[in-house]
Amino acid sequence: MPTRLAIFASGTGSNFVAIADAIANDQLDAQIEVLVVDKINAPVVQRAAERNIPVFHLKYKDFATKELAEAALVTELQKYAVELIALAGFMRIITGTLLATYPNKIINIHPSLLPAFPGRHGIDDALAAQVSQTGVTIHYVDSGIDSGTIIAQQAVTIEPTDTITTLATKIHALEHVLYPATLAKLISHN
Ligand SMILES: Nc1nc2c(c(=O)[nH]1)N[C@@H](CN(C=O)c1ccc(C(=O)N[C@@H](CCC(=O)O)C(=O)O)cc1)CN2
Ligand SMILES: NCC(=O)N[C@@H]1O[C@H](COP(=O)([O-])[O-])[C@@H](O)[C@H]1O
Repeated sequence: MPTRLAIFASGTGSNFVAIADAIANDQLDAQIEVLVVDKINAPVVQRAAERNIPVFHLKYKDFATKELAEAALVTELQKYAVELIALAGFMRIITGTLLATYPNKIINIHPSLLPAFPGRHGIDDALAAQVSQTGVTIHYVDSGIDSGTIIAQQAVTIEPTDTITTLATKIHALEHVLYPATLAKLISHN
């Protein structure tokens, strides 16, 4: 049976599309049961609509705390019997409520070679630091920020001529290969 996947996103959705395409091409034995977003106007919502994938808008401002918001989210995820959660540009900190419900079942993709350049601006920070290489990390999500056990990493070279645009293009191209491939390995091992 395909693994029942939830994708969490806040933005463009190119990693969501890469995962959906890998599933459609029989490269990933999973099914995206639901897309969770914190912004209903995020472009990723349209990517899901084009694929008839249900969208759940987690309205954090409707809840007194993140934990209460996540408790409502757990109820929704359980309706879909979600088995694995993949964060794909989800710009909210996950709290203990979700971590306790899905232990070692929440993974994240980050656009740097962690532990270097954690946080929300990994690509910009690597370019500004004038390092010779950066890359992509896929890791388990824990209570820290970008501190969870690393599952996969791959480097890209930063050329002297690179701009934020050219570097981001290289990073995203790598993400779109590494995330589906890493998910496929995780799923095949479980
Ligand atoms: N518990 C964890 N949650 C998340 C992780 C993680 O490793 N552990 N990875 C992040 C992704 N991320 C960057 O790496 C990140 C995302 C968001 C924030 C942040 O400060 N978010 C604010 C709200 C921002 C907003 O309102 O738009 C917040 O949640 O208070 C930091 C790092 C995903 N979550
Ligand atoms: N801190 C986490 C972080 O920066 N994640 C990054 O957000 C982007 C989402 O792009 P997408 O919406 O096109 O998939 C990706 O580059 C991902 O690595």
